[in-house]
Amino acid sequence: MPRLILLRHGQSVWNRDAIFTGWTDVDLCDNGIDEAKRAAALLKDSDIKFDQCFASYLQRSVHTLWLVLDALELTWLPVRRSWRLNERHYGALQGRKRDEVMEEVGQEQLHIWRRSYAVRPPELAETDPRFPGNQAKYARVPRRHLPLTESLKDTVARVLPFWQERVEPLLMDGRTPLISAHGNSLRGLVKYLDGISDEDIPHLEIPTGKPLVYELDDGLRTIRSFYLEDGREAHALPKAKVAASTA
Ligand SMILES: O=C(O)[C@H](O)COP(=O)(O)O
Repeated sequence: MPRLILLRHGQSVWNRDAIFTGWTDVDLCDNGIDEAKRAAALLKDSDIKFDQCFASYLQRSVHTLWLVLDALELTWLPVRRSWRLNERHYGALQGRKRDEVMEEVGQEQLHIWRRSYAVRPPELAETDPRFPGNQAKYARVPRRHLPLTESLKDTVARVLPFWQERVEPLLMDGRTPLISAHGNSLRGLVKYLDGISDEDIPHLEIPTGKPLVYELDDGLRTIRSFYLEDGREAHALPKAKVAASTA
């Protein structure tokens, strides 16, 4: 049976400080390092043996993966990186404190920017250093793909080609990938894998540092998905908890 593991990076310094991050390349905080090590311990105890790894271009995803591979003595495994796994681009909100933005625009608008499916946060100017087109790391990515801002819908549209071109063939070949990525790029993938509607997706949160396992049928449709830690399904988080989430 095809299986895969999704892992949101451990808590970053800006997750901790409630600052909009997106494609800003912020590293893990101490708690995030501990979360990655706990994720590694859960993977070590599990019977699911992954044999191919993916990360985004952002160091919080790469470092989480390295901590896992190190703890499992699997540093020899191939790791492929894709900008398509990057966090949703948060446009002009990147680098701004969440509570300051809330004071300016109110809780409702903040929630729309954070969790609506199709609404984009305000976009950057192309001259802004936060635009990935001005950063060396994205020099080989065609400029038309580089965002000035993104909705979750935009994020899904750029994550799915990665899934179809790079992950599905591996799964069909009997491999078990681990994908280390981000809250919103993984929400997009889970939306696709679990067939979650545009109306329900705002209620889904993916916690930092918790391995999420998918078991698929031969047509790569989801049979079940669960967190290794407690067996909870990916989309079973109570709504009250979602509203209170600050990660
Ligand atoms: O990019 C960010 O700021 C975080 O990774 C996710 O933020 P969110 O929970 O506001 O989508």
